[in-house]
Amino acid sequence: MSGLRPVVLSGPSGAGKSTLMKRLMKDHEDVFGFSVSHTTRNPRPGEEDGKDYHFTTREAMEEGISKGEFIENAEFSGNMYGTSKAAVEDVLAKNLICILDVDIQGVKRIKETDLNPIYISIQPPSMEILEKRLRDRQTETEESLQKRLEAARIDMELSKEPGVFDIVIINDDLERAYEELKDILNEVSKRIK
Ligand SMILES: Nc1nc2c(ncn2[C@@H]2O[C@H](COP(=O)(O)OP(=O)(O)O)[C@@H](O)[C@H]2O)c(=O)[nH]1
Ligand SMILES: Nc1ncnc2c1ncn2[C@@H]1O[C@H](COP(=O)(O)OP(=O)(O)O)[C@@H](O)[C@H]1O
Repeated sequence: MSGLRPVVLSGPSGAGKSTLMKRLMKDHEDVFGFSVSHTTRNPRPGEEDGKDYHFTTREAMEEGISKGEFIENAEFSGNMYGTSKAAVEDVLAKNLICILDVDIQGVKRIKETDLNPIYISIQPPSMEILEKRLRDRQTETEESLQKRLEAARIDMELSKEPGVFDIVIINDDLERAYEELKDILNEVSKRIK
């Protein structure tokens, strides 16, 4: 096992986790590796199976869970999501810092494991801006958008509980939020230039 501490990125859908994480991975591909989760939701245009997610069925995922192949799993907006043990082990085997993108349920489940990551919450400046970003992203139906906004309200409340996150980053200006994320990770790893 690698001694590098993993990083959990969480926060409401539409807060900017993927945008920040993809940029970080592009700029520092020799430092970070993404834990590719499983999900039963449909791929979006441009998403690659095995890279963005392992797209799967509920039956296959339930079977994997029952075999103990998952560190954690959760139901979000009508779909299953989960982190397999293999997803994390693949990254650690390459001696990279493992980045996990999970919802607040995943955060709570991971806290029960011995993964010992640093927990970072990415938050939008406001609900109004979050809704605008989700609408502009054009990935959701009105129904899935409303489910995400409802989950976001719950996420924003739970994230305020003391001790849940080590750091909270407000993603207002993307450049500033990215610099803040890099500064924090720099303290964890001296490998980011
Ligand atoms: N618990 C858990 N949540 C996950 C996992 N992978 C993704 N998520 C979360 O599922 C939610 C929905 O993700 P997604 O469908 O990609 O939508 P998006 O966040 O709007 O881009 C987000 O809050 C993710 O952080 C996982 O493996 N476990
Ligand atoms: N700081 C920002 N300012 C404006 N738009 C942003 C910002 N950060 C992200 N976005 C946009 O908001 C949308 C949601 O971001 P995304 O990274 O998909 O969020 P998440 O992965 O948390 O669901 C995307 O269309 C993205 O381009």
